[in-house]
Amino acid sequence: FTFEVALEVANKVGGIYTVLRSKAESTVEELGEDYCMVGICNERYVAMEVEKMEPVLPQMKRTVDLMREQNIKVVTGRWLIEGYPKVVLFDLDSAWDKYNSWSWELFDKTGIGIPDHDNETKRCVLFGFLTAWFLGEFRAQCGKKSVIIGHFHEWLGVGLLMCRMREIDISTIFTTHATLLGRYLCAANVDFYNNLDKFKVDIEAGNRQIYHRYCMERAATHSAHVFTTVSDITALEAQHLLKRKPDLILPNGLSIKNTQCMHEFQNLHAIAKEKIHNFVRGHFYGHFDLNLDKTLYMFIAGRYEYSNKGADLYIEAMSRLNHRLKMINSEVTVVAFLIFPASTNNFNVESLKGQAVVKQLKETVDVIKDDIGHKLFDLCLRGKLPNEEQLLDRDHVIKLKRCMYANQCSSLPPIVTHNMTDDANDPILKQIRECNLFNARSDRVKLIFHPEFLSQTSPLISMDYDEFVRGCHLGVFPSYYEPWGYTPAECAIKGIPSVTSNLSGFGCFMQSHLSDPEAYGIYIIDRRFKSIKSSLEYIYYLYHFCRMTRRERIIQRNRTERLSEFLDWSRLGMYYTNARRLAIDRTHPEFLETTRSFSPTGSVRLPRPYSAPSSPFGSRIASPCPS
Ligand SMILES: O=c1ccn([C@@H]2O[C@H](COP(=O)(O)OP(=O)(O)O[C@H]3O[C@H](CO)[C@@H](O)[C@H](O)[C@H]3O)[C@@H](O)[C@H]2O)c(=O)[nH]1
Repeated sequence: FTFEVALEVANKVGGIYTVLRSKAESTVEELGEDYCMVGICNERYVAMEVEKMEPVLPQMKRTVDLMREQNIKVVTGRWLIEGYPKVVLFDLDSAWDKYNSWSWELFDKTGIGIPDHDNETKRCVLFGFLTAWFLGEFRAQCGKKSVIIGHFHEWLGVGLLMCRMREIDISTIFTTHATLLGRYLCAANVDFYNNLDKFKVDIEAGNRQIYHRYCMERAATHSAHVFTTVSDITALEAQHLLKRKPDLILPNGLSIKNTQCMHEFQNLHAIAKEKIHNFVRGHFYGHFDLNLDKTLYMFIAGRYEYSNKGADLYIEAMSRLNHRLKMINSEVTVVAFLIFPASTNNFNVESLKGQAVVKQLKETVDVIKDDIGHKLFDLCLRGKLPNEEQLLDRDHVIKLKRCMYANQCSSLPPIVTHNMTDDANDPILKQIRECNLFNARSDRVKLIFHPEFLSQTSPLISMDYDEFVRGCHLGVFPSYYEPWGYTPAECAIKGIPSVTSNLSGFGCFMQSHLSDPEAYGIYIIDRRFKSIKSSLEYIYYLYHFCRMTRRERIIQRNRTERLSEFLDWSRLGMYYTNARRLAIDRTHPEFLETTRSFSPTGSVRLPRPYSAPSSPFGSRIASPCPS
């Protein structure tokens, strides 16, 4: 039996939710009814995403009943996603009365005390003890014959720790998706990668008042039979900060089946791009001098971690790109989006007004167009060829003028679409001011900061994130701290090229698996061994991208989309299979006797695509002087 344990089962918090959700189908295909996910009961999602039903397996039924007898609310059923996996979800609120004895047991067995003010960690303790209780009981119900695997994803791994402290016969795997201390240190702008081996971890954790959390994470790391993480770069970090080298790397995949549209993706790009055009027409009202046929959409998106996600490098590069495009009098306009949820007080009036004014103009033109069509038909029917006045009468002209006057705007098009709570101190807005990028007519790069995740119901960009990505030309993610980074991967499976960095797990993965990532539309910035100034050389790639013809971009998209299968769980799921096999190998070697020789997943390397130009495009852009 395999139990995958995480707070994000049927509970959307962040990236781990995407991992579990997209992986479910391939895992169920492999493990069938022996696979079950364990999480917490968040009513908001459970009501929509979980079909409640009683367990069929007698051991499971007895286990759940025993917990319910002790007043623990346990929801069992199936998660309504591809694969339809079994889930067991605990309501943490029903376990608070046991908190004191559990936190005492934790302290007694591990020496880790939980401060009273840290409610988040207290909830993790509850979840960990409920999981250990559940797995212990299930083990007892199963008898000696079965092998049980507990695969724990992050949040401090209390469940795993308690399974080991109570000596429950479970083969344990711990997967960390980032280290706690790593996130804290990077957010504090320290020179992280150059000092990885020098940090005094206990002191650093203590200074940040997360010592107890750090101890729990480190204890779980060392207690696990198999310790894994999502990328090489996080493996290195874990080795230094958690003091254990991961046994295996489990890269994150995506479910391609739902997103892949075979030859349709080029058409879908055109349809989604038209929707972005509509937004842009409204946003630049009164200043609409862009040639939409020569407009490129670039974007950066993610949780709002200004320097970790590389927003600083993105804005600086856009400012330099603007300068270069102006120098050559380029006809290309780049609209560069920044999508980071920040604290706001709703949409700003100018942005809403722009959309409304353009909508009004469009409706007026549509009415006049119909009117003219009727007149034209009528006159031609009578054998007369109409002149201009007969078609466009005074009434039409007045209506059009009224709309056009409303379309005037003296201020420059807004940079930010919402009213920011702290406009003056927002790091993105501060840097945009410093770079003097104000969406002036002469600017060839226009910036739009959308401080909220995209949603189909928004009055501004009425698209969900997936559709928006499809409509863009290039994703730019120059991250500094990124254990994996789903955003460039999500671009790739839609055929959208992207920029990533060698400090992101995805970037490193691509570097080691593709002979020529650029040919596949993955540009990897060196942020690890180069200074910021040198890293900014990726501006040459952006510049080159702006000079590509439409045909070249279409060919590029075809090549990028070929990476889809490479990122699918049907391929990457084998890394998880290997982790399970290694866990069994270490705890119940007799169980795997037929396949004793455990071999880690062999590395596959994709050659250059045949359609890639023979003169290496990478060497051109990497060199500042044309050779
Ligand atoms: O408008 C938007 C913009 C983004 N997204 C999503 O936001 C997610 C952001 O992904 P990522 O940057 O990978 O997520 P994090 O929350 O930072 O997740 C952590 O965990 C992930 C899973 O291991 C790793 O990929 C990350 O590097 C790590 O920081 C993506 O899936 C996007 O689809 C939206 O849903 N709506």
